[in-house]
Amino acid sequence: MNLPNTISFSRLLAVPFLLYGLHDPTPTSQWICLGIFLVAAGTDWLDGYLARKLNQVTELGKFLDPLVDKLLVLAPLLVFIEWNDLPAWGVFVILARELTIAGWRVNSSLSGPIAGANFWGKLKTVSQIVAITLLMIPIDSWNSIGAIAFWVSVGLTLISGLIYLWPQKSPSTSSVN
Ligand SMILES: O=P(O)(O)OC[C@H](O)CO
Repeated sequence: MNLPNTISFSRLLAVPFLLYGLHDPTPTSQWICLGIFLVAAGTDWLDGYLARKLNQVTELGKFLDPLVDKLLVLAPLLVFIEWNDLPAWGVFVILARELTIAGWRVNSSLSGPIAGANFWGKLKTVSQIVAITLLMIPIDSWNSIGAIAFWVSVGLTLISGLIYLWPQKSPSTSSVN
């Protein structure tokens, strides 16, 4: 457990605060939870930056970082179902993709190095964070934009999952002659 992985893992601390603070929310508790969420989401950038800067990219980190992101994102999304702000099936699509890719990552690690997050996975996570931020702001007009942002993130979540799963040609089969 190096520093970047400890930061990734500590992101999980935000989850119980979010689940507690957003249950029966007041505008104040929503603003506080939004602050907690954004600090936690910010560590997603920080751990990756430190891992590269300190040359501490590890197999554990490549698995832990996306896994913790998934839990951090799914906690508020489930609360938004509780608030009747999102339909369960939309969140289910995200949950199904995230479970699938986590399982795929474990499975692919059996035959080689763990596949870290790619550009599309990172873009997907950013889109989820933007949507959650807009939905958590206790102002109706922002929530309406957040609902649109949520569906954009559902689309990106599906597309990024398919990109991971799309069969890659190995160099030996893709080269001609
Ligand atoms: O789509 P994944 O599973 O690669 O996750 C991407 C990470 O959350 C980016 O930090």
